Amino acid sequence: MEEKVVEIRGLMKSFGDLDVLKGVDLDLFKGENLVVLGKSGSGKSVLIKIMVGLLKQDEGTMRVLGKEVSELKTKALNDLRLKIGFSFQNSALYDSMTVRENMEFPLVRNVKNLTRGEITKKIEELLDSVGLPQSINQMPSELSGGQKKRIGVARTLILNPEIMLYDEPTAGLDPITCMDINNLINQVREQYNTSSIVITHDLTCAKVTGDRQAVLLDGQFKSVGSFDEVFAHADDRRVKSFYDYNFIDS
Ligand SMILES: Nc1ncnc2c1ncn2[C@@H]1O[C@H](COP(=O)(O)OP(=O)(O)OP(=O)(O)O)[C@@H](O)[C@H]1O
Repeated sequence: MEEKVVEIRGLMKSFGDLDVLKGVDLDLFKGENLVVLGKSGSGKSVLIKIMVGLLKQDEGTMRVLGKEVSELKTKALNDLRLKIGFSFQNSALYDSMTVRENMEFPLVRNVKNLTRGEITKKIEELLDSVGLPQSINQMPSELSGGQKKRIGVARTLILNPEIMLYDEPTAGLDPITCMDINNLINQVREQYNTSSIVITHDLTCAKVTGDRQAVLLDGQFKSVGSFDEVFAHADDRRVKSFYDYNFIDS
């Protein structure tokens, strides 16, 4: 049987009267890219926050790399978080630091006993693999949006995460740069053997990167499968509207 790196069962989360997650079931298999789609406010971020222990579910289970997240104590939770690479929407580089310093930051903070030479080698390797070896001494302000995203991904990879979370990786980029980032997401999986969740509103990104698509509707994943399974024969009007109207539906 395929190994599951994330196993979510019957997950529920409400804020006061607002029921956001109403019995979520979802698996992330080792080595797969799973795309999560859902309109604004559907609960995608809440789900990710429960996955990394920033929020606790009301009911149900969230097992990540074999551990129930809500039961982990601080040290175990920190260890788990180091295995999850989070690539933020706005790439989250520190503007006052060079690319090298930005990349060193997570390493110096989390991995002791590395020599300067080892740190430099690792940074160079990763910049090479995201296609930006020449940018090591540049400031973020000198980089394009697409380049910043690439550096953000490289920085996330520096701690060898087992799971990558991409939050709207192509938001705000032109179509060609979007394709570049989509290809990078696929390349990262091949090269670093990661399992990934890609949260996106961009259906091209969903199609190109996703082995499976999962659509969050009314607090549950009602539609999970390949792109064609989910969209070509979508019976649910709301799933179909994602495709037809690019999410402009209420
Ligand atoms: N800490 C909180 N307290 C109260 N309500 C919250 C909290 N966190 C999220 N919510 C609510 O839960 C709902 C889901 O929010 P969430 O951020 O998960 O949406 P999303 O699907 O990620 O949206 P987007 O695509 O816009 O990022 C929203 O109605 C939001 O207001």
